[in-house]
Amino acid sequence: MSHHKDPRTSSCIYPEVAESWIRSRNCKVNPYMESLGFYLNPKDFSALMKEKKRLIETTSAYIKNFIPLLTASDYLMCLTDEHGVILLVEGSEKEIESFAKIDVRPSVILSEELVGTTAHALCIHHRKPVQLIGPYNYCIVLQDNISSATPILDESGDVIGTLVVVQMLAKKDLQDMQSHSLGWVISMGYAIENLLKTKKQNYSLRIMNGILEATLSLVDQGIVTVNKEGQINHINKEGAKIFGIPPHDVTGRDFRELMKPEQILLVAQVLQGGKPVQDFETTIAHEQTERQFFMNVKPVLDGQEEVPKGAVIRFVRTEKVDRLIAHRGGARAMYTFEDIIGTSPALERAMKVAKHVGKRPYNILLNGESGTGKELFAQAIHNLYRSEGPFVAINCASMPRNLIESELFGYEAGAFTGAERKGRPGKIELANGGTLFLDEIGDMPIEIQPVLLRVLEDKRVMRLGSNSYIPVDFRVVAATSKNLYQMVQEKSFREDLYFRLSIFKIPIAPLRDRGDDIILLAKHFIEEISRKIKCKVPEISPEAYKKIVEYSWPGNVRQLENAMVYAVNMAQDGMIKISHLPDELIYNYAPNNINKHLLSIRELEKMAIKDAMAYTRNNTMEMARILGLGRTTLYRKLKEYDIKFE
Ligand SMILES: Nc1ncnc2c1ncn2[C@@H]1O[C@H](COP(=O)(O)OP(=O)(O)OP(=O)(O)O)[C@@H](O)[C@H]1O
Repeated sequence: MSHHKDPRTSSCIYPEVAESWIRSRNCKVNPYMESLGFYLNPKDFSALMKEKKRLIETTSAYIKNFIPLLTASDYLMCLTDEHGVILLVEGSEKEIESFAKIDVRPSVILSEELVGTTAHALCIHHRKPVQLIGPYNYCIVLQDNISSATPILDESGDVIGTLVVVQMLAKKDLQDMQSHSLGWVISMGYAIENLLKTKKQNYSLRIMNGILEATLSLVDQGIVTVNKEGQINHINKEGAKIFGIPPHDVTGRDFRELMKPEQILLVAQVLQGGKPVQDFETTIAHEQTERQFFMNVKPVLDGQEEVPKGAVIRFVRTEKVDRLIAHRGGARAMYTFEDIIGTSPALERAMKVAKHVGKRPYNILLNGESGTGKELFAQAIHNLYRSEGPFVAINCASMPRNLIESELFGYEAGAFTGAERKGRPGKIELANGGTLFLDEIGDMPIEIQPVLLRVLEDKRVMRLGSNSYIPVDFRVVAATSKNLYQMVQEKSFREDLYFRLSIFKIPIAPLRDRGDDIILLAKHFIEEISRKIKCKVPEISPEAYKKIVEYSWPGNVRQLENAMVYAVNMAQDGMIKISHLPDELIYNYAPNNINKHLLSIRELEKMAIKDAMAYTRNNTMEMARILGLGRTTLYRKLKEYDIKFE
């Protein structure tokens, strides 16, 4: 080399070594240097140690097992990074000391650019194990050594360090063993690579488990995972709560210890490769009450075999689903007492009682003519007490008699032909946690009244076709325009139900008895309508004002609202005059059909057919059964009333 000959032409030098010598010479490495002392500065070295922490700790822990062997055979073992910086040195004290003399110690940079050809430099360059006998090293100080180096690769195949075993060549008697040292260092390198991989996988798994556990603990549904033998792997917080057990106590226990036979059967079927279970309605006992759940069971598949490795079981409170359905289905109360307009003594008295009783869970009966604001009151009462719960309204007058029962109580799967396959919760179940508004309670069929009474007394409901009870917690606000007490006398309303509902009876006065409320409401509606149709709010002329106040308003607030819609739309030049009012106000007569429940038999029949059609989803056989008609008659009536299927 000192005579600038090309070492590649020599037959006794390996080409890889020859090329490395040329690179070393090009880097102006001094082969005669006495120590290798190119140190990384302490700050950079400490940053490097931090960065390589996992590699250093794993290697150090692993080579600890071989320290006796290293000491006995005078080997020195080094770990370098991918640039040749020494990170770790292990071996007998004597060896460590003698190598330290030529600066082989942590933080020294033994790169090809600085110290020329070495075993680990070649190993980094070629990404493969290398054994180098003394004179092949570029620097003279290393020429007594024999070293074997292996690269340590990460998962992407990049070199992250090298493991080197070095020995003084001087000890001739141990030279034979050197052939083994390469194999030894290679297997150690592999072992360290695998340890790093496993550690990384374990770390990722721990993180994944942590994320999963945290996620499951936030889910407000009970989730239980079981293995294929039926042992519980995991149960989330809600699951443990549902079954009333501490979560850590159940891991490893058989799920059959927790669940009921019907639930066990479903899970067992899924574990044997059966179909997943979707929304199976079931109950779980909790503190002496049976609570309703939808149960779902899904198999855990490994993507290769069809046979499940386990199952995930999910329990969702039906109540939550019902509440969601009720909410999405518009079962919300929009109005509060703030929305009730009026300052008349009659209205103020009603509001005072309603506000007072409304805050408590008592049932309330609202009594007043149609359109006086009974539903408005019911919503305001609901919002006082349980605004977050559902507000479920049912009008007993407009619902076909034979549907009221299933609407109220719900029905079980297969309760009658045409019933939905999975059964359906009734309005009472849907009102759980909120308010059930029974409008026109006087029209509740007498035969259903005792069942309703039982529900109110026992706070539990049994669906049609079922034989188990579902606990329900709701408040009834009933409304009627009829004299219920008189109906009790006439035996068309049950006395016991009447007394149950009428402890707090609130009369809602008709508009004609509410004095100044009439004009307050008229102005309120005029403003609202003008805003809606985007016009200037019109004034009321003194003559029109007089007509509005003096009219007896048989249709109450609803009629007043309609009259104002008419007037605002007719008004010109920002003024409502007499001529802009509806005829019945001008000529002071009660309009026809003021009571929306006074319908002709034909209209009633038409309504019943339409309701049955919607209810049975166009199933004519079922419609005919509900309506008590022959199918031919039903078809004739459909034609006669020109009712089309939806
Ligand atoms: N005091 C009031 N303030 C504001 N709006 C009112 C008032 N009273 C009634 N209304 C309005 O009048 C209309 C009829 O009221 P609501 O439906 O509550 O009466 P109701 O007595 O339940 O009628 P029905 O018995 O016919 O069902 C609604 O649009 C309601 O918002």
